[in-house]
Amino acid sequence: MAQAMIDLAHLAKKFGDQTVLKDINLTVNAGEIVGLIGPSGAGKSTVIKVALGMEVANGGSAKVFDTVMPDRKLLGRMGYMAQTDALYDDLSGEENLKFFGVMKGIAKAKMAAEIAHAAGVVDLTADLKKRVAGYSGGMKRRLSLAIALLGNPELLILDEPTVGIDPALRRQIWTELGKIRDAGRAILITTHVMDEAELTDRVALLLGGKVMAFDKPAVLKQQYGVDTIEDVFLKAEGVE
Ligand SMILES: Nc1ncnc2c1ncn2[C@@H]1O[C@H](COP(=O)(O)OP(=O)(O)OP(=O)(O)O)[C@@H](O)[C@H]1O
Repeated sequence: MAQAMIDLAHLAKKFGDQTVLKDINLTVNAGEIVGLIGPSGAGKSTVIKVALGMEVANGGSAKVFDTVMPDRKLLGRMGYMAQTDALYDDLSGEENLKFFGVMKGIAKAKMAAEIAHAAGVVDLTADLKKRVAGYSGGMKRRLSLAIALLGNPELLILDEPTVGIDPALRRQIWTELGKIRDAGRAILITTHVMDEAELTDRVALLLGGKVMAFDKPAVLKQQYGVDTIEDVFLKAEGVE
């Protein structure tokens, strides 16, 4: 049996009167990339925040590494990239990486190599000495992703990591995500880019507070009788 890094069962979440998640069942196993797609406002970020223990569920259970969340001790084993960048504008890119590297407990002797690798993946090596205040939106996304990659976490949770990133670099990032998967680590990723959903091992379609469909992209396309994940999405939404 594959080892479940994330196991969400019958998860429910309300904000006031608004029920955002009704019954979410989702697993992410070691050695796989799981994509989470759904219309804007469907609750993708909420699923992630409940999994991380940043929001408390109203029902069901969220386990990460077989442990009920929230559990702060586990955070060091995960790399999280939020939808909004949480960076220190007055520091340089390198100083931000160093700060978060120390927070993650990366040993001093390994720090420079870790920073160099993460910066290389997101093509920020030449800009590391610049203050983040002068970064473009895409550069900030790239720096946030580099921070999530620091320390080779067993589990990466990435909320729209490639927004504002151009196609060549996006491809480079996906190559790196593939390597991480092949090394037996796990990735949960949300995206609006349907081409990216095609690159995942399994894709979950979030609609009406539930996971409407969850399978390999090829299987979903066959089930819905369409050629692309975009068409699966449109058909499930009832647009077609
Ligand atoms: N802290 C909060 N308080 C109140 N409502 C919230 C809160 N967080 C999210 N919501 C609401 O929950 C719903 C789902 O939001 P969420 O950000 O999870 O959606 P999403 O699928 O990630 O959207 P997008 O693709 O646009 O990022 C939205 O209607 C949003 O307004």
